[in-house]
Amino acid sequence: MFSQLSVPMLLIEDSSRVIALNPAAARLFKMEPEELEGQFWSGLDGQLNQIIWKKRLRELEDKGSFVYNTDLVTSDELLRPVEVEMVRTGEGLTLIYLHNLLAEGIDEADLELMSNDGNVGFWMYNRVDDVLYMSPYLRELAGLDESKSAREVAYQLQERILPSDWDRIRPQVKELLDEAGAFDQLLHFTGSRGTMNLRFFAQSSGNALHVTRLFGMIRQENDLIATDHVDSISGELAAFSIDQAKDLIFWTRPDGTVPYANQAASDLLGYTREELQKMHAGAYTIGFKGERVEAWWEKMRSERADQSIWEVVDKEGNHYLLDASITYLRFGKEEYTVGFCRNITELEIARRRQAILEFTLDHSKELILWLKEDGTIHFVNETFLERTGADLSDIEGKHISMFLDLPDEHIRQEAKARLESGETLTGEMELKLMSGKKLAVKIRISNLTYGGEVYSCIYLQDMTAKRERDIQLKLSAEALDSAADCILWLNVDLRINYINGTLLDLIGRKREDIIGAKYSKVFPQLDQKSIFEEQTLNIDVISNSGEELTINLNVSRITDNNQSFFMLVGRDMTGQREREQSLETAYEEIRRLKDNLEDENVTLREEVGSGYNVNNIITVSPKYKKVLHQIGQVADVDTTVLITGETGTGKELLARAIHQLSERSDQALIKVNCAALPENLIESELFGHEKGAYTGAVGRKRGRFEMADGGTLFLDEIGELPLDLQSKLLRALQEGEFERLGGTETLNVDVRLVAATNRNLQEMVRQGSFRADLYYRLNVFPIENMALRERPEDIPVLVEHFTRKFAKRQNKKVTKINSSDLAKLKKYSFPGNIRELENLVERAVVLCNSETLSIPLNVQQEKTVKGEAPFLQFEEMQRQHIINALIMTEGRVTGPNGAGVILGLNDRTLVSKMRKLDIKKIDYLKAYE
Ligand SMILES: Nc1ncnc2c1ncn2[C@@H]1O[C@H](COP(=O)(O)OP(=O)(O)OP(=O)(O)O)[C@@H](O)[C@H]1O
Repeated sequence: MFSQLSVPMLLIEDSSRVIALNPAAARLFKMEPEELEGQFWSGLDGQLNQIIWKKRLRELEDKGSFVYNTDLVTSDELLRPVEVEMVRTGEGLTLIYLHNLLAEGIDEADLELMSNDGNVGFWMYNRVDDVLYMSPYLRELAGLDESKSAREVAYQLQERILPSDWDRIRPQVKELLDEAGAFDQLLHFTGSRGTMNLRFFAQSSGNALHVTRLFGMIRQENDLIATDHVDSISGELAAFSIDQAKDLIFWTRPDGTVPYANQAASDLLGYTREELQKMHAGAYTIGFKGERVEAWWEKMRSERADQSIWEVVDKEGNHYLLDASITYLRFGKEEYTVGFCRNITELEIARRRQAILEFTLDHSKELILWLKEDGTIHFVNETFLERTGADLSDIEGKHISMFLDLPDEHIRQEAKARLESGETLTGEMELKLMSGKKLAVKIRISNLTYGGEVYSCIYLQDMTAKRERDIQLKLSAEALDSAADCILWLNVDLRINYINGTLLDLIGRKREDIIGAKYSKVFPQLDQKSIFEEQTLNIDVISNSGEELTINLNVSRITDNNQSFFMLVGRDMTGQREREQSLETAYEEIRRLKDNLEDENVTLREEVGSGYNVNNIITVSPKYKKVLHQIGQVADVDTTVLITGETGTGKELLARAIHQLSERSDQALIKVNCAALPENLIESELFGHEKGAYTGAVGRKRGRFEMADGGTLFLDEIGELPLDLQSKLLRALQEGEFERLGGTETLNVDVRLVAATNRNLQEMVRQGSFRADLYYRLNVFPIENMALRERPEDIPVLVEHFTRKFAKRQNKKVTKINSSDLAKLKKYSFPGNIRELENLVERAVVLCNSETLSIPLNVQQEKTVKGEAPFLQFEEMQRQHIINALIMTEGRVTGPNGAGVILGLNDRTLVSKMRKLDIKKIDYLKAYE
């Protein structure tokens, strides 16, 4: 029984002498059973001696059994790694079971699995037993018989390997047998599948004394090489090329260490092979760290092979890209991956550079094409395809004449010669598009010789935009030349860069004579300092006709493209200066008066001089001065003026001032409130009507246009004019003629028009409720009137002005104004502007019983001052304000006790506003019910 068991077993005495053993045990020691019997275990166990045995024995007696690993000394003096299990049997005897670890190191099933892995074969040589394992793939490849001994196999292999390869690997194999290590080599191998390149890996491991086993793998390197080819390659050459193989080879373990890396790996990474063996792969492989290593191993275990690109960094910090084909291997419990890596850094860089280049070409705004010497198209960029509408297939092999008309032969020859001498040719041409249309292009051609061939590279630049720009520039230049304003443009060195026709006419010079000249040569009266410092300056010139003119110029410094210019724009202002002068004096006077206002209860002064009361426009605000300045400028030029601004800002007042300052002041100013007139009456109001023109037209009536003949027509609230009347008005304005309603006679009038509105006409034009042509006709000289909240410094003077006006009207004596009330007024936003302030003062004067006037704000106004009420949109504020007034009048709209009176609006205006703002009875009735 004992002798038939396949498990090697020995029975020993306490002295460790072998008293019995089975044949399996004898085979393990490579001895005859008789030879072993009588020997001492302490001599057979390579790690034991008599003293240690004594200790073991005591331990064994205590525990009854134990297991340990050791090496057995075999008959040929080799050490065999084994697992020893000792069991105490009683009567001073010990039974020993032995497990041959070498035999268990390989798992045939795993080998099978690995061999399925395409072109990888595995082998293992158990040196102690002289047994060679080969995976089926390898056996099949080599056409070798499994039953052969290692030596026989080696002989057979020798015959199949190129002699020079054999000579090279033999010493390396020997070395591996002497000392544990590894190598890999490329071999030329002729086997069942013809001749092929094989990569041959070997690694050895052993115990303290010697190498016990060798193992490794072979991997097919590339496609089969036809035998006759190989024959023609000399062995030496093959050996050389294998030595020069550039692949990097790494073996890695699951813990990330690299037990083996080849010379190419060491060369690239700059670490010695010994250094590499001590390093973790993550030390030079980007991203190969921590969880990623584990995940990667998981993947390798399940997929067994991988082809991927890795980035590594060498000792110096240089980065490389490796294209790795990696295989998973398992030897018993040991796992490895083997990676064959090709350095593709340069390839990759070239690929990326190429991609960038292609991207740049394709995204270039220019159309690019390359021609071969015979004029056929070699390459075009994306832009070319897009712009011409061509498809690559349309173009392939086509001649350039498909897109460009070639010049005459002799010009072509000349161009060819110039290109050959390295010149770049430029010009303008027309590119024929696929649609049949033509595109104006600027062309640039140069030659390039590449790979022995000459190519012409053509860049085409679309000129359409440039041509359009040129036309625009020409038009703007013409517009500038005929502008009413004088325009002068100086470079930073104060030389004349541009001067427009208007100014040239005034000074009677020719443009070509003065462009580029120093300004002082042409305008000696302009001094340099004022150009640099002043925003506006006047120059006096003597006109062609000998007249003395004053030109008022606005100076602005313009920087464009890092170049600075001075732009001087202005008009002949002769005659206007005096008017401005008088305004200036008035303004100064007002300022002086303002300074005199007292802190405490403000004392009212005696009626002030005329300066305070320029056309009843009261202001001390420097900002408002600009508006007045504009009035002064435009008053007697007779142009149409459009005054915009919120309600109650004094637009009508400005209109009247324009009329009074104009040469028409002794004629009538006729006002039409477009909002107040019912729609069906406006036309007859404006243009008049003949008797019987419509029901109710009992007699002939002159229209306001007619009435304003020779004077000024003021169209207030022009934004409310119905659309059909807008066109009639436009005609009257443009042609100066119209017919009365129901009349046939065409009337001509000389009318200066001033219009006003609190609506945003531009927005109305956009929405289609105001005619664009009328808007442009009216907007010749726009004046934007300021809201009172933008000039609170005017509040005290206005309060004073209105107090005086109403006190006089109501026959009251008011000498002072409560200053804290005044302070509050200054903080209030006055959505109704001056009209609201005027009403407030009027009310205050009515209620005033002493010489000091209190001007309290109402609750809503107070809330706004304290910031408690939200700042209302203008229309909403108007709505609220009207509702408040209606609440105060208990719902009465018209008549002497109606809201119109409190609001300072005539009844019709109020009713139309209420309609517009959708104010219904319900909005104000509730409050007083
Ligand atoms: N600067 C000012 N000095 C004195 N009074 C002024 C001033 N501005 C406006 N007012 C007075 O304020 C009131 C409103 O002015 P005006 O009617 O001119 O305003 P508006 O802008 O035309 O108003 P709306 O848009 O409602 O027609 C008038 O009584 C006017 O005399």
